[in-house]
Amino acid sequence: MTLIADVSLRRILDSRGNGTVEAEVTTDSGGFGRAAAPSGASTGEYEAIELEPAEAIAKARELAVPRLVGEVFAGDQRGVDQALHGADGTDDFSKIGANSAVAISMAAAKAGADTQGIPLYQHLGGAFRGRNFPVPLGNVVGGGEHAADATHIQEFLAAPVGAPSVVDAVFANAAVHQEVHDILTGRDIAAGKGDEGAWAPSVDDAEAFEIVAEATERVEDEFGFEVRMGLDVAGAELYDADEGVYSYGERTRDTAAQIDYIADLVDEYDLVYVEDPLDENDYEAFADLTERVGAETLICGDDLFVTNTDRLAEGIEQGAANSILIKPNQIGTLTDAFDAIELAVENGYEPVVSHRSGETEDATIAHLAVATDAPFIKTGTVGGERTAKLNELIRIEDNA
Ligand SMILES: O=C(O)[C@@H](CO)OP(=O)(O)O
Ligand SMILES: [Mg+2]
Repeated sequence: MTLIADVSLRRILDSRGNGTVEAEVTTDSGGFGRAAAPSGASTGEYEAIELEPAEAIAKARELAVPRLVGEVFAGDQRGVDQALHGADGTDDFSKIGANSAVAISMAAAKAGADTQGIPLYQHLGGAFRGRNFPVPLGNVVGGGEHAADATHIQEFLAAPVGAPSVVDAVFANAAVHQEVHDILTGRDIAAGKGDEGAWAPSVDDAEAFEIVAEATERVEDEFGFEVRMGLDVAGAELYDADEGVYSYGERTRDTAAQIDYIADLVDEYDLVYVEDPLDENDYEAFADLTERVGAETLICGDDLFVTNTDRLAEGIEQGAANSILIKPNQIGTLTDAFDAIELAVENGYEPVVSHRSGETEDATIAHLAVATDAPFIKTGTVGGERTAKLNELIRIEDNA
């Protein structure tokens, strides 16, 4: 094994034009890895802490780099991530920043793969991984925190569950995105794009359902395989804790009505995936909804679980959700993300690997999804920072 010889950090641009942290790890034998931290807009209350990039970099240089250089083997991912936790000393990375931590963790993994001359997914997942591929969930219409004056539900997702290959699935999602635009144009509705490249028309949620349902049906007919629909409701952003209601503009729903509403949507639109339908503090409501529709669809916890094994364990205990969103930057290291996936799988929860609304060209999550055999990956549909991951999946499938 080869020791980490150097760690360098710099501030680069993310897709929203904000600064983020990029890390480079070099090993004694000349192995190299580079990775960058993404950033959320609809962040969960319990996520690890992202610091201002300059501060995160300064703190990581002072506290973490000396614990890594000449000390830890690049291929020893648990060793790297333990060093990051040791350097930080808090349980939410508030000292060195989860943005520095995750960039270093992912760059070290890439350097570890490079020293062995193997793809990252194989380094992370082992020799037997790389045969199964995740279904990409593609954001085609959206609003919420990702676009002003658009839908209340944050993401309407295309889910090409019947696709025979990743490349077919990726192109099906792009086709749904284009069909949505055609339908909008046909209805004389102008639309820009939100932070993740989804169309952000000024329509109500009911019309968005109609449009996306029509677009997925057209693509199903054209491509000849099943394309379903999913949602990220981002319920915590709609929830008003003082009033105890979910606000959809003028219209509000209390928790019981919200559960009924989501259960009806699952039936009406045959939803294959529903993320964060309820508030991030309401395990009980998640459990009620899972009891009602969990046999038909995935109820996924994003802000609910924040890739955190303690929060997931609580969910398992209560029967809340049957799926967990995995975002390495919510928890700070690849080790923590892997532990969350393992706990999920042991307990029958499906792991769904995900991008953030603020992204870079970094494609680590494509490898993470293949390495862990995740059934789904949520990583957008169009836009360079989204296609970076989608095209990487195509390359992995092609053994390129
Ligand atoms: O809510 C989400 O799932 C994500 C990504 O789609 O958004 P953000 O990165 O803004 O939290
Ligand atoms: Mg979400």
